[in-house]
Amino acid sequence: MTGSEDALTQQVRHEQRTVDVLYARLDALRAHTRDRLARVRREGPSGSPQNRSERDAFATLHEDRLRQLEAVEDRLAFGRLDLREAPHRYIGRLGLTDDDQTQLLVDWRAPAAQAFYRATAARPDGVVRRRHLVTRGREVTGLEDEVLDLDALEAEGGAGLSTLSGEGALVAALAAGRTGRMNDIVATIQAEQDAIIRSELAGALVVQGGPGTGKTAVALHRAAYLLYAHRRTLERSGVLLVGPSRTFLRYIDQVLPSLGETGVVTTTVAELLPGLVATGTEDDAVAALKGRVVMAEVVARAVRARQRVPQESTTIRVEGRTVVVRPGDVAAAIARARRNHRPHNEARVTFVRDMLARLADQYVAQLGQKVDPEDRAEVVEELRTTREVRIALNLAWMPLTPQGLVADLWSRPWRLEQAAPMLTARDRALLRRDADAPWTPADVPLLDEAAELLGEDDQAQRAQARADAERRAAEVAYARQVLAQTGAGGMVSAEMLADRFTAGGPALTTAERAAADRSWTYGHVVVDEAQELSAMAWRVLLRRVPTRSLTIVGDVAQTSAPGGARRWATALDPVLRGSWRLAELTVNYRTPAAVTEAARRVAVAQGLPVSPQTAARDLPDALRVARVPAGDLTDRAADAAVAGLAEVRDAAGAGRVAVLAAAPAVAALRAGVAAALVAAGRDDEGRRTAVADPDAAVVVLGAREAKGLEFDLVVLVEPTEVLAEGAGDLYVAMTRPTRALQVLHARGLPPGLTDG
Ligand SMILES: Nc1ncnc2c1ncn2[C@@H]1O[C@H](COP(=O)(O)OP(=O)(O)OP(=O)(O)O)[C@@H](O)[C@H]1O
Repeated sequence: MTGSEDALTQQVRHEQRTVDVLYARLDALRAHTRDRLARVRREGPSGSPQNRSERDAFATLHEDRLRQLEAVEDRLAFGRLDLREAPHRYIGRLGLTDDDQTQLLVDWRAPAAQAFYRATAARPDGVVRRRHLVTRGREVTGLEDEVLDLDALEAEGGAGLSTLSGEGALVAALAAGRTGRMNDIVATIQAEQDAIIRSELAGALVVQGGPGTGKTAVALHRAAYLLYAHRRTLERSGVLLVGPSRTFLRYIDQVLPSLGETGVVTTTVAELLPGLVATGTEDDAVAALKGRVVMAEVVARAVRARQRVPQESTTIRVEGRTVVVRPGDVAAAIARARRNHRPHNEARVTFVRDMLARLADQYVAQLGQKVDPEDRAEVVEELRTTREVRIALNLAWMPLTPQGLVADLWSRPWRLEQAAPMLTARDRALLRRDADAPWTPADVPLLDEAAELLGEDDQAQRAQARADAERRAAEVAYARQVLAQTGAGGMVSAEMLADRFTAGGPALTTAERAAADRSWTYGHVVVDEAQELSAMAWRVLLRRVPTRSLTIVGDVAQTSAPGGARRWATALDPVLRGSWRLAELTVNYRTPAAVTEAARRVAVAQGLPVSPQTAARDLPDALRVARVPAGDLTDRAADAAVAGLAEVRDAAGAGRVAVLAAAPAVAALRAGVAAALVAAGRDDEGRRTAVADPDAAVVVLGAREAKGLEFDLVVLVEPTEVLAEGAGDLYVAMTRPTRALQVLHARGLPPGLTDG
């Protein structure tokens, strides 16, 4: 063993002792929390309902804490900062102190950890050395040091110089095989990423960056950071994260829990309306049309069209008397009901009350005598329940559901013509569809717009809301008492505890309640792949965040959605009135240099607004392009997938391959690849590929479906066909691999790519 190895071993042993202490502390905290939870649960189901809900509320608090403590097991501590003028600190996934409140571990999000991500040799910021701890389970297996202030270190006697590493933990993280689930990057966040993650909460921050620059990673870490740094503001309002698809949300769903955060609602625009599933599909042209901002006006006009003055009077017999629904009365009642700008269904209550009063006047006048208020109320009730009156009033002001309104627009051409004279006849014909056709993702923003303009449909719900508000005030008062008695104040506010007491289940977290409530407004909204959002989708999202506190990440060169954006200003200026700030990410951590460069050439040739970027690494043989006979394309792709899997699969089962192609080619390719896997003795893998299991080692996808995902090796089949679906789609497909891109084509190649 050489002298330098000795020094390294010593240092590793030293760090192991520290890491042992940290895990011991973590174990002790877990045991303590489990104990408290068990004690709360042991109290059993007896006691008053209030006692029970109090117990449930505390149980939930302990469960949350335990979940958080369990989540940080892997790489609990990953860094150490040696400082010029302060004792060194360990940086980890959460903060730990010992019984004397001495800090053992600093949460990565705390201000004291910032230098770990930001300090450079040029601006060391008081940091002498930054050390990455490499761990496997609870064992320290290596160290990576960066010396930022050589003078200071030498003055200390040069301890640890032998462990200097230029490569760092980053390269190891980037080289690791992919598993189908995204990992957190908390140990290796780079300075330009850190600046975005810790950017202030207020306002709209747009993060533009090419593929693989860590936009998704940064968005997720920012959500975790904001929840930590602004817990009081965000815990009760919640954070919403919007992604492009369920597959994508599945890909990222472990990152926030691994950072100890479970309180973020994740969704797609298509799922934003609670209880509605938008499973329908439609042509790009139709989706693009539905995404145009003019549709907001169409919906508004459709609503107003249901507030209609009849051309003629209607005469109705009620209990031997005659009342007349007159156009003049209806016009006056409509004008009055509109005056306070309430949503349609709520304003309808005013309209109906007004009309019934007018009809009651007519009725009473025919009685020839004065009536007392009680009798008059009976007359009003009689009128209200008379079928003909109901019909006449409904014709003038119809109670509506969002679904009813929008379905009518699509399925009844005359209704659309009435609401959308500003659209061409051709556009209106495009929108035509059967009343019972399934909802599509592009319908959702229109339904939300309609819901907003219509409001709730019945009075009972408002009465319920009033009762809820009163009950809640009582609960908050009670929760305050509980907190005062139990001294748990530092952990939780009275409002939070009251939320936990509230009926509907003590286990209902802010995130769960927010997800179930269309009108919930969040404290912060994070949008990933934001370039895909249509103008109508932006309106929906901004309604969810009246404070305009947003993180918007995406790449306008990767846009494939028909209503998506090619310029941020075009998408955002109309909705944010120019009030947004831009940050850019410039280093590609995913694709090797040769692939990055080829993708850039192809994108530039198509005129896409490509962001400048540098690849963090290069790998040999990363780009492989081969022409094959048309009849052999499927077989060759299948062979390439099987060989690719053998190339990238590691002993731990990591390493994944994707075959990407134009959508119509996917089914045949999937069958071919699955059969080839079985023929190669990989039966299980073949079966999983065949059923399109998203966790399969080999997946076959349309280019668009691969948005936001990554794989070790990508087999791209017939790129000109993908290009025909959209230049952004081809750019996405080419930039998915972490190790190698294999292009197979029978037709020509898109400009920017050459054989060889
Ligand atoms: N600082 C980092 N340390 C380690 N890995 C990183 C870092 N930054 C990014 N990565 C890794 O690079 C890959 C690409 O990151 P990510 O998916 O967030 O990029 P993106 O910009 O969202 O890409 P795309 O636009 O193609 O969807 C991921 O595997 C991510 O974990």
